[in-house]
Amino acid sequence: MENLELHTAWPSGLNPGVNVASSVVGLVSLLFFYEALVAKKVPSVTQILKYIFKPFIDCYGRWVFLFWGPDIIQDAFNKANGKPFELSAPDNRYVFVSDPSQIKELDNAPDTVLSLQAASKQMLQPVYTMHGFNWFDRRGTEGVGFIKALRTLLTNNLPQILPDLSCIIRTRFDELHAGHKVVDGKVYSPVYHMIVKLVVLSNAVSFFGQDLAKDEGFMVSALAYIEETLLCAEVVRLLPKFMAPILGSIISRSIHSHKAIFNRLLPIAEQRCLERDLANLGQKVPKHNDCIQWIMETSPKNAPWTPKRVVHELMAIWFGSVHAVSTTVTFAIHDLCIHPEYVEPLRRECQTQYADFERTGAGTALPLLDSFIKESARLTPVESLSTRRSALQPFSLADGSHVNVGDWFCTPVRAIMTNPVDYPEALSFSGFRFADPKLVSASANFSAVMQKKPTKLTDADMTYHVWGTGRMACPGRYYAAAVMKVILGQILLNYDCELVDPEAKRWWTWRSSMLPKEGTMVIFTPVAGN
Ligand code: HEM
Repeated sequence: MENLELHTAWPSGLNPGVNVASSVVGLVSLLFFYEALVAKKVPSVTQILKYIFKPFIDCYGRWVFLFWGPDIIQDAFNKANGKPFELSAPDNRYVFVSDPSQIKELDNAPDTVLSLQAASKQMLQPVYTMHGFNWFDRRGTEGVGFIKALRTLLTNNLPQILPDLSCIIRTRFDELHAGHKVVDGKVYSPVYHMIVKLVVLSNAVSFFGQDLAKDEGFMVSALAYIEETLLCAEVVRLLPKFMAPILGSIISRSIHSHKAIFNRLLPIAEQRCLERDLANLGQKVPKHNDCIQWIMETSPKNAPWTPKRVVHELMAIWFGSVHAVSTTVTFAIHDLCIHPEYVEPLRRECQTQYADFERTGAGTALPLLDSFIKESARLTPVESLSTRRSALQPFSLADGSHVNVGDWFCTPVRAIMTNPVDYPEALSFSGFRFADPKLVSASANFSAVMQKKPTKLTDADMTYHVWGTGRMACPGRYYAAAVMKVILGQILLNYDCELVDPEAKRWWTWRSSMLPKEGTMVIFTPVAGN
């Protein structure tokens, strides 16, 4: 009887008992109209359609996030008015926060509740992409010695590395350039590919020493490993959960670079661990100054890492160190081409201060170049989502924003860094906006939009999230900034650059990442007199 009464609201001729489809529609409608009757409001056709199609629209929304993530995040940020907002991808629910006090709440949450490690594990699928590396979800379970190894020991070693590195990068750049195709008398360089190769070389020299960097087989695998990891992790993430172990293992067996890297590094790590044990027995052993040694030495004293565990850690660090650095440098080169007025002051700075930078590796060195890279990364950050924290337990912020197990809290990094509240003329490129204004007026004969106070590229604060935030901000950022200055410094000192097609789109997006297009060509012309 109740049903009949409700049916009087249906358009004539529609009978839910006719077939299965109409029964489903009828049932949904019943629920909807029940709500409508309770609310004493007749629903509009749009509301009805929205209600019926909601599951399909939600599903569509999750999948389009893969293709237009950065724009979707920006749009949601604009509508949220500083409040937390929620978005979903096929495999994830994200709750974005941008208010500094809420970001601090994330930072203060115990490692047993919100975890960067678990988020990274979901992103990289190391069990399949890193030779079976199944790291713990909880940060610190096996120590956090890697932070000292990267933030302190690698950074302190920069003055030892930089002079050699500059020379190696300059020589390799010339070699790669000489091998690129010539069109109408100009050399067209596929800039992203070229930079990835240079970053792989820089990191191999800095982390493992020149002997390993000269091993061609290792270098080929070290390069392929980045792309293979990105691709395989993505495939596994998008598979239905029950299929991931089976197909993941098949994929893992069919890619080779992770096995090659593991097999090449393992005997070295075994030898180092043996030396460690001999040293503990009071024997004299050789000294080594590289990442293999630092990662081993900073592992917990009461449970020293095995050679296998050391290699796994190095593989994870290797991925993080190559991908973000090469993308950031490539975008900075694009910006040098698009804004040629910066070349002259930057080149002058390198001509007068590069030697000092090499000698000290100080973060304050080359301040204009520092600001230029920072501005480039502000407008084209590798990632539009930062401070990823996956919930190991349900967790709520003080305002009630809630994540269930497996959901992520994160920050909308690109939207924050283009917020006019913190950045005057937020969408304009102003290469020296972070530098000391006195230095800028003395160096550049064009007016620059400036920030309220100068900051360094390596500063991680509440308005600049490229390195993440709080206690987990990237420990490799001092090294990363130095390598970026080496590559860009060598280009500025030796080459002029221009984009072959300045109008062409320079990047594509996948999930929340912005990736340089492989086909973007840059013409590097040797500077006269070099
Ligand atoms: C432009 C280059 C780089 C960018 C943009 C970048 C960015 C980041 C971000 C956003 C995080 C997460 C921080 C958080 O969630 O709060 C992170 C963490 C990390 N980064 Fe980097 N990174 C870069 C280069 C490097 C390099 C060169 C290394 C190694 C030498 C490195 C090693 C790490 C490690 C080990 C962590 C994990 C920290 C932890 O668990 O506490 N990164 N990085």
